[in-house]
Amino acid sequence: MAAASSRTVRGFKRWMKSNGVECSDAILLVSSDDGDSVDSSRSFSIYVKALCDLKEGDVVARIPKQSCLTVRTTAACGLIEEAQLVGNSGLAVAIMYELSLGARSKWFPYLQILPPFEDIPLLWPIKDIDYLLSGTEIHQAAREDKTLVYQDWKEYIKPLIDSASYELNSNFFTLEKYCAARSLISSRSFQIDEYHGFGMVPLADLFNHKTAAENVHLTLDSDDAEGGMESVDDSDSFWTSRNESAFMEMIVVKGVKAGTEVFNTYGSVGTAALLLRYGFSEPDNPYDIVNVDLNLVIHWSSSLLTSRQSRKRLRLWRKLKQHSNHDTDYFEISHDGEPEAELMTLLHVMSLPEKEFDDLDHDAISAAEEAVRENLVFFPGGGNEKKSKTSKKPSSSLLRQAVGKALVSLADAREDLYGWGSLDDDIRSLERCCQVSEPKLYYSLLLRISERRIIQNLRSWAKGI
Ligand SMILES: C[S@@+](CC[C@H](N)C(=O)[O-])C[C@H]1O[C@@H](n2cnc3c(N)ncnc32)[C@H](O)[C@@H]1O
Repeated sequence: MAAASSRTVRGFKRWMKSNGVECSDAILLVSSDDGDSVDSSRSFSIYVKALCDLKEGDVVARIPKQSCLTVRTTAACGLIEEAQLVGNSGLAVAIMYELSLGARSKWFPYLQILPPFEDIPLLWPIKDIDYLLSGTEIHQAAREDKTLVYQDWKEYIKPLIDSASYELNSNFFTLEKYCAARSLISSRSFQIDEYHGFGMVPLADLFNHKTAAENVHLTLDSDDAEGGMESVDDSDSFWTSRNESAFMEMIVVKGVKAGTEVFNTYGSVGTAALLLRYGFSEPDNPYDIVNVDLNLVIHWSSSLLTSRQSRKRLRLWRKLKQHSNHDTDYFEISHDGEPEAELMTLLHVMSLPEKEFDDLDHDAISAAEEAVRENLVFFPGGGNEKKSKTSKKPSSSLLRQAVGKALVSLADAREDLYGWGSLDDDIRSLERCCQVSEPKLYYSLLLRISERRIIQNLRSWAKGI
């Protein structure tokens, strides 16, 4: 049914014209149709292609803010204000309300090119979250999102449908529809300005993402911003400050060859955040990291120390922490496996023989910490062992070995959280997995593989100490 998607895109283009959305002739909206459906569950996806070479500075779209679906522009604006809905729940009501209006909505042709939902983890059954995301950086966040969104619906949306005064069609405001609206907000909304907040920006939301290699950015139209909006004769001009533009623009920031896809960026985000917010992920993402929870370190320390000793050392480390800007109870492992300096300090404190720990005073530890930060003591790559005043004990090879072993144990413990299969199993499963028919498994495997490779890098890093 390729015709269904073409008709929908044609309808959207007509809508853009009549709503002042300018789309350059140099780009084409391409719909990739899977050909099965003519109903409202959109069976195609859209991407943007360059029809001719695009060069830096070219403007490919100009979008009036009034054409964006926001809590200010929706027909449900009064209701949202009266119910004092803000943020996600306000915008979700705007979307659900416009959907409930059907063809009477100002955004009807726009809403028709949107998918009914984006399959982000928020929409996955808990058993899929627990299985596919187990051990990953977003396992807990996905579980929490589900709980929070349900609470939001009960607290803010259910009272609206229960109240006779709003006369809402309750079928469009169910928990399922609310989650669907939230998934669209998560995957497609943009921050517009202070007045509109964030909202749905037609056309801008048809560009796919490419990590650190985007071609376009969405910006405010700076000329208009300087010119001000005061001459616009509509009620909204009251709300639009002199310095706020009435338009947004898609501007080319990196040239595109004719015939290739034009990408936006959804930010400098790693695989975990891409999957959580947008429902997809990409291989080899340089922004990926893994965190090691403090609880894992405490658990590991119980194999070396009594719980009293462990608490004492933790107390000292916490005191040291007050002087650093590390204020979380987890430690980042970078893409190449390098652990955060704070973790090295903690492992150092935990690994010291009891007598040496007792001998140590604050200054000595602080200096040792500084040495760790400056790659003087523990970091691999010989020749960097300047004899600092505190490095004598910490740099002893026994202590190095102990810290290295601790890192490997932590890597093993972190790895265990993934539950099923080895890294090699995951790689083989990914090779067999179909991105189109099994997207949840496919993108979860990409995430697991990326994180487990970082843990592998941590092991190599530890061995180099
Ligand atoms: C803002 S929309 C982009 C337009 C979208 N392709 C459409 O059909 O409407 C964001 C969604 O597009 C998809 N997407 C964007 N970039 C992608 C990529 N690099 N790989 C796979 N899917 C992507 C994801 O489903 C994401 O939630």
